[in-house]
Amino acid sequence: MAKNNLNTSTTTGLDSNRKVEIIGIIVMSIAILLGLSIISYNPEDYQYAKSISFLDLFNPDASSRLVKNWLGPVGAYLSHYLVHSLFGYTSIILALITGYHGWHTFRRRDFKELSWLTVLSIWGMVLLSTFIGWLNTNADFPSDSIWSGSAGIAISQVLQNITGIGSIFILSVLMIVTLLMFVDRDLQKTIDSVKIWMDNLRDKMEDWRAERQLRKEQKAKEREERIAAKKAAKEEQKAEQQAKKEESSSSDNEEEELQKKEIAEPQDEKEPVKPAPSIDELVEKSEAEERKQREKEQKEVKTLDTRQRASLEKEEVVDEEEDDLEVSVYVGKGEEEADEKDLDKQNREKAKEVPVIKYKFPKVDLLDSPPNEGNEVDLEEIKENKRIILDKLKRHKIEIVGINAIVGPTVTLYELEPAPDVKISKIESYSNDLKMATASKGLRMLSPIPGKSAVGIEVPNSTRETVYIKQVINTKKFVETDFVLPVAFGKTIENEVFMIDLTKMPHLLIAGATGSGKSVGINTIITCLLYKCHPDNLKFVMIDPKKIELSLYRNIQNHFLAMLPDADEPIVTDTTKAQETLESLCKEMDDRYDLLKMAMVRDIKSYNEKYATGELDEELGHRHLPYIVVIIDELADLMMTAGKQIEEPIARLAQLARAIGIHLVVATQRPSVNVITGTIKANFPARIAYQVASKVDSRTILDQGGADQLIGMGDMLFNNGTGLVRIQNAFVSTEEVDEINSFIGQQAGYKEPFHLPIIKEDVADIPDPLDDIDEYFEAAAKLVILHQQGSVSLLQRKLKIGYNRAGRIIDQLFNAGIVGPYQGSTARDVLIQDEDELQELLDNLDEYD
Ligand SMILES: Nc1ncnc2c1ncn2[C@@H]1O[C@H](COP(=O)(O)OP(=O)(O)OP(=O)(O)O)[C@@H](O)[C@H]1O
Repeated sequence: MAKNNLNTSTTTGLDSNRKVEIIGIIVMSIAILLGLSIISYNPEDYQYAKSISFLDLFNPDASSRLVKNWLGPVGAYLSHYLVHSLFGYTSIILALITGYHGWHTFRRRDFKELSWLTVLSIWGMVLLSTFIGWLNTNADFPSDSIWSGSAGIAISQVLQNITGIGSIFILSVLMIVTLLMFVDRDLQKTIDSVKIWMDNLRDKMEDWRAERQLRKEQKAKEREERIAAKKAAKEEQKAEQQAKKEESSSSDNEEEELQKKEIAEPQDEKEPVKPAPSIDELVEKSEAEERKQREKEQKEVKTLDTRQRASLEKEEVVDEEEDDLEVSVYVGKGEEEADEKDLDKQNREKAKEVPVIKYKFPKVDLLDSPPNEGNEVDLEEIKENKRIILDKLKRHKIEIVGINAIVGPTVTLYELEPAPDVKISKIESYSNDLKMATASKGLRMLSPIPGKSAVGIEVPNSTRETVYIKQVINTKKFVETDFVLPVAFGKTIENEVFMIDLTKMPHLLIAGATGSGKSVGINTIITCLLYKCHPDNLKFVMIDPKKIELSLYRNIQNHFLAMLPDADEPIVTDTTKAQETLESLCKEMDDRYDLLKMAMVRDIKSYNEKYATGELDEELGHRHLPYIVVIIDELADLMMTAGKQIEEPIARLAQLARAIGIHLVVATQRPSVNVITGTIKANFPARIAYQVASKVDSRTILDQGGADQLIGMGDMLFNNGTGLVRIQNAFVSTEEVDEINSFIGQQAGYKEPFHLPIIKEDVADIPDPLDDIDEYFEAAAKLVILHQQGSVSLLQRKLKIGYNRAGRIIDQLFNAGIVGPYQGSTARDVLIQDEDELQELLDNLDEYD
């Protein structure tokens, strides 16, 4: 068996990719010939071609010489049928579409897109030839029928016989519709694009006009100021001369004081040189940073809370009867939209900065635009809810002195200001009563609203607004962010885009009942990251025991996925493999900490910056470290089958992986204590809850109730220890995810997915050393003997292979006794002196086998 494996390097033959490329070239050649025969069509050629006998082929004076078609008699036949008998010169479309098929085959692209284009092109060809046929028979334009072909004329005549003069109207409409479908394929999109373009133009004009006006005003102001300054200067000159004498005496005193102060101030001490930090120090530091970050965020939340009102547009004060309380209705202004092309442009520049692979970021227009009609504020509904709430409370003798309504995409928040003597907890005890009275699915109480002496009641809107992913991605906030791993979940009740940096969380725990919107939420997270991160900087590990949710991402395996080298599937679906993958991630984490320690830096960002400047030696194993986001969709399935073996690596990663760029996103539909254990919970400060079945479930995930009152379909609560935020999750459809994946997947990408390290506990666990041996094994052995150096980077450079594969080969060389054991930052010893000794060793191994 070992022999077989060793011999694989010598086997030759075309691999399937080459075959596909050859087929592509052949199809493109056929298309070119077809095109040439159509372009050089000559009506007389067919007669000459028909009269050619077999012997004429050998006769230099035969009539075949009279054929003018560039492809000779074959071209004459082809072009006669295509141009004369079928669709005239429009048949050139056939050649073009054949050529495009060839190009697609050659580039190994997905054919799904093409089938639509093919049908549309053939339809366009028939339509165009019919249209020309109509013009030819009715207006003698063009004068020659070969522009439409006999088929085009025949179809146009049939149409005329049926619909008379209406036929030209029908043909014209069909032509316009087909053309629009060609250009955009979506009429609404075309109209929207034109509208956006017009709006932009108008905005720009207005900006320009306003700027010009401003400049004019500024100039006038400056002129006035200059005149005033001149006058003032003259007066000052006079005053100065008088004041000079007094100033000189007082300035002497000041100087003396200053000198005294300088003497009293301590001198700066020189900073001592710091030693290299240990792993514990690194972890401690990153935890301290995390604490600081959280405190900062806490402060931000408070300031945000005081700012909220200012950013809300006052919609209307609802008129009431005289003795009744007025309700002020507020609607958030919404986030400032970015220009459609801003993100694409920014991404094009970003892609150019990473020349390792040619990569195009997904374009914004792959995402669906929201329908034009905005969410109308239903004042009647607000008035009715206000009446019910106030009536109910009045009956329980609770006096309210002020009420505001803030209308969000899913719910409206009623802020109630109770009279000074009313206990807030008293209002909370009537929440069930209010829920029944308003007949709402879920009613959430905030008592009090954080930072305010008011009680909040969130009542679901009778018509909710879907927040489309484009509405969060195509905003200035998202486009201009400098977050490393930005995730814009959706919109808050104030209509603001809620965005976090995953590196700061640093992990996410998600729970929600089935159908509450978790999968859409996970797709939102991945989509945001795909729109902002280059595949060189980000890899996903996807663990999906349910087997369907993440399967769409298979397409982007050579760009964005990380997996075990021996895994059959890029998406992990099996519990044993999931466990191995998590352990391998722990090893990657340890390796990364070693690299950080060697490089004397504190985190992955500084490490990659140092690596980019060339300060870190690849010989010592240094490499660019991409961020790794581990997605686990359904933790319950894993915990039920593997329990502790899954919990331990998750907890270890969650505790330590922050500084080295590994972040976990773990979701479950069963937020029970045996799935979300104390250990897991303690290490996931950032948590998301979608709708759950009970208050107990809500407490398990959020440490408080509230998630049981959510209303599903992406209605969620976010908590990272700074208080709850209610968000309407942005909706990304499966079709959008599919399109983004196909867009990325059809690009060439890397040769293989990013490989995670193989875990080997000790040598005794290692299977047969020559089992599943790498095809470069022998070449690698010769290289290390020649250089007398067992280093991974040597193999990487000389064999042009990735880090993980080179590491695997070095392990195999160790197992075969060719190189010595791992020695940290120095290369392994080589135990074989020359090639003869190597050959002997390999022969022995074969015999042993
Ligand atoms: N943000 C959203 N906006 C609008 N509708 C949504 C949103 N999220 C989810 N939905 C709707 O809810 C349905 C269920 O969502 P999803 O599949 O994400 O639920 P889930 O929690 O993952 O369920 P399961 O655990 O059974 O897979 C979706 O098909 C969609 O129609």
